[in-house]
Amino acid sequence: MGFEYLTNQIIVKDKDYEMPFSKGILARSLTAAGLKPSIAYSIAREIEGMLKDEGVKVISKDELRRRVYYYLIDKNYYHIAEKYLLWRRILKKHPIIILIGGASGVGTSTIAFEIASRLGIPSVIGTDSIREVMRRSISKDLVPMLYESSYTAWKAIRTPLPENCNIYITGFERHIEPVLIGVEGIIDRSLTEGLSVIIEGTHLVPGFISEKYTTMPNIIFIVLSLSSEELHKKRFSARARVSNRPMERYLKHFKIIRMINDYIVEQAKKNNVPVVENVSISQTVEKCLEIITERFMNLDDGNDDDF
Ligand SMILES: Nc1ncnc2c1ncn2[C@@H]1O[C@H](COP(=O)(O)OP(=O)(O)OP(=O)(O)O)[C@@H](O)[C@H]1O
Ligand SMILES: O=C(O)[C@@H](CO)OP(=O)(O)O
Repeated sequence: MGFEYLTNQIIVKDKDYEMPFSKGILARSLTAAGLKPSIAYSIAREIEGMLKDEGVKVISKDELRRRVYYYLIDKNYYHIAEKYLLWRRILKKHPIIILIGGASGVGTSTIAFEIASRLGIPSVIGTDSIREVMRRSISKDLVPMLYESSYTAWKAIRTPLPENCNIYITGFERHIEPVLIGVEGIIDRSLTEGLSVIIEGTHLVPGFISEKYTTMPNIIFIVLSLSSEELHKKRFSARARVSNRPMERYLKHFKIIRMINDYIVEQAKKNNVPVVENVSISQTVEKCLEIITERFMNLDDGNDDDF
């Protein structure tokens, strides 16, 4: 006995599962195609109403996609309709791995979760968590920088450095290297399982991740940055209100965090990684989705004629 006997909601059937029609899920795939959330939700509501008026009880996922596509065409959302289909085709065929780098407090985790929600990517992994795992497998004597934060790693350097090198950035580089071994392990696992994932955090620095990954068409790297020091400081106080990450610690090391921000941006430019200024969450997410869609347009062979 299917769901339809348990609920008066429309049932959406796929090959190996069925679920009640959700306006939220449909709205999310419409926002991934570039619609504003409010418009996406009202279209999802209209489509649900249309299906109910027709007395539809059960609809296949492919038929629903087809209906949504032609609804968008009827409303002259031609570009959105094409992007809507593009995402359906791509997400069905390729694991998408999105790397979101940026200095501490710039907003990588906030933006990563927003993008994951828009694209329906189930997994977001922070490099801070990967760092914790690496700390369990690499001793403090071996890599003392790993047991520091990105902005205090310089304190653990024990060897003399060349005259002109920046000790803060050298400490940061030595801090991220062991974490990136864990990051590459997560990427390999996601590729093997064929599962999309977003990895975010300050340890993702362009030029430090093996080319084997950064040249893969379904792996995309974006760096977030924040030019305004005032705004950056405010991010730490905003976060301190909802988490137990004390803002004092970040403000105390703020100059080094800013140096790291500038260094990551510089590395991004050297390695042709797009840099997105993260001032407004919605604009940042739109910009990131644009970059990601643009990139995956090339991935789409387009000859998949089913919906
Ligand atoms: N565009 C934005 N506008 C306003 N607030 C933002 C924006 N992006 C992030 N924030 C807020 O700034 C604070 C820091 O963001 P977040 O925790 O995502 O930073 P982060 O880069 O992941 O930092 P860390 O690497 O230290 O974990 C959070 O309170 C978040 O809600
Ligand atoms: O090391 C860092 O820059 C931050 C964010 O990754 O982590 P924490 O401040 O918690 O050590």
